[in-house]
Amino acid sequence: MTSVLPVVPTAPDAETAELPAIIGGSVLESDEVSAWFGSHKVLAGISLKMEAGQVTALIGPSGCGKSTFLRILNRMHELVPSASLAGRVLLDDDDIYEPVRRITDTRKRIGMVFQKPNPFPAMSIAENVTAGLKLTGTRVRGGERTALIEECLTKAGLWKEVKDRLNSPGGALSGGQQQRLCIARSLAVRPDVLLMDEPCSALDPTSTRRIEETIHELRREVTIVIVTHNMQQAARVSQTCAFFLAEQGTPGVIVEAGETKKIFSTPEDPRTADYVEGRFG
Ligand SMILES: Nc1ncnc2c1ncn2[C@@H]1O[C@H](COP(=O)(O)OP(=O)(O)OP(=O)(O)O)[C@@H](O)[C@H]1O
Repeated sequence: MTSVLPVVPTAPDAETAELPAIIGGSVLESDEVSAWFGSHKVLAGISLKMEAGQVTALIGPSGCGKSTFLRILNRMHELVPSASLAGRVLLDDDDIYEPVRRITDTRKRIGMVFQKPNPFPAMSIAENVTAGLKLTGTRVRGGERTALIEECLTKAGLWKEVKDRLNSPGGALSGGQQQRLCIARSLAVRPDVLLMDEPCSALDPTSTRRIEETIHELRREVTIVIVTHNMQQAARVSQTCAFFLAEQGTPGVIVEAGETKKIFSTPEDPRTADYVEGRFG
């Protein structure tokens, strides 16, 4: 197969742009993960290694279980009363589902950014950044708090736009700015992994481009896993890509995972080629 998806270059090239040499983040690995809602099995045997210093994109048609998988990765799946799962999720080799692990510790280490920006609208921009710290019981005061707010807003690519109005409500920002504020809020607890569930689907192209740049800048310090329906976005921002598929009422599986360049140029499975070339889904 020798198909090449036309890629519109907006974010810097994921492979070649200059990045800091030090790699942070953690390795996140799912081992034979299956998931159910009641008796409905929606994922079967998902094994995937999400490397530190990389962006891993989860792609696939609607309903194949990408969001469910993402929610399993930070223990949000178990919040649904009918939900159950099997398998292991390892964060730097420790199973986040072991009974001794506290859910708040997992959430602190594995942050999530959602499809729709969800800042606290009445809270100030500054308060939004530090809002997650309360949940994790972390205290920062005075100069340390000020420095943290600037650091996280800078990393999220929002500092310059909001530095003169940190006390304005978060709800007064544009959609794209709100999403970057949510990224800053996630970064404030210093996560090892950031999960992003279609973070640009509610945004215009300019805001999308800005978020993609932010993802690119963050990937050396936090492991990023992103669900996207946008093939060009997956090709632009990720180094690894996993193609999920649920065929004819069967649970979602990973058809193929590997280097993004290969998935988009010479995939092993014809179903992957059909999907990345837009022939279905
Ligand atoms: N809370 C829930 N209760 C019952 N079934 C659910 C629930 N959430 C998802 N499902 C089912 O699980 C399957 C996988 O859904 P999921 O949202 O993970 O897929 P997806 O690939 O992320 O889809 P999309 O791309 O449309 O967001 C679907 O059959 C869906 O109907």
